[in-house]
Amino acid sequence: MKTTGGSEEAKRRAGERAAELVKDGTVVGLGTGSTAAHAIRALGQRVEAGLDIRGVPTSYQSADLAREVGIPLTTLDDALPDLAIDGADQIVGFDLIKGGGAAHAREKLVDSAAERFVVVADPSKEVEEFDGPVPLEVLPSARRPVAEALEGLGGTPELRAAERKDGPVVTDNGNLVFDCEFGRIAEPADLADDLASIPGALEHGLFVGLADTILVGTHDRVEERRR
Ligand SMILES: O=C(CO)[C@H](O)[C@H](O)COP(=O)(O)O
Repeated sequence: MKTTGGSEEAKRRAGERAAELVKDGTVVGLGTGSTAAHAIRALGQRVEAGLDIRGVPTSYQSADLAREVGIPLTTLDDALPDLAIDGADQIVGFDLIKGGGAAHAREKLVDSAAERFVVVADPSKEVEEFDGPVPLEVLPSARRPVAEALEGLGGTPELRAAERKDGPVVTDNGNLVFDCEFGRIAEPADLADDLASIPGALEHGLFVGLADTILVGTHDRVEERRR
């Protein structure tokens, strides 16, 4: 499984704490990445012990893991999540950059549809100001105009290359991914609006105003912030 660094122990603590928040008879958004995977495994153990939930996966990764640990799956067509649990690449306050696993389009759909969105992370994800690249899922035929639009916004887009395949990453939805450097992002909400208006850029990885709770695992505890 791809991991974006940080302490695995801290991620496990955060994931397990998030799994404790899930109530019987509810629908849970299942995020993507190594930290969300800890939550999914912990939920699997609770299901084995009798917890009745259904999961809405955000990727092949989370769907496969949920099946493996015995969590019944559903879709947004059938039910909206009571709670979604997902990781992040950078966190500023309650805003996030996501998409390190190229799953941010479905993650944003599921996380924003949830009644409550809980972010799980290790301390390396918390930063003063966003300075990481912003991932964008892009229609394959829109690669050039989207790159030009991103440059027009002052960004430096780079097509994400696949690690174990020649050529670019292709998302679960059959699209491409740009990672776009903007340097320090002082006004994420303004940039999010600009990115959302680019034709052919299907979804960007800035999650502004969506998270309700941030759980940051450390070496010996979990720090919780609620909005
Ligand atoms: O946004 C994501 C996938 O698209 C992940 O949630 C994000 O990359 C964090 O991953 P990890 O928990 O492995 O550090």
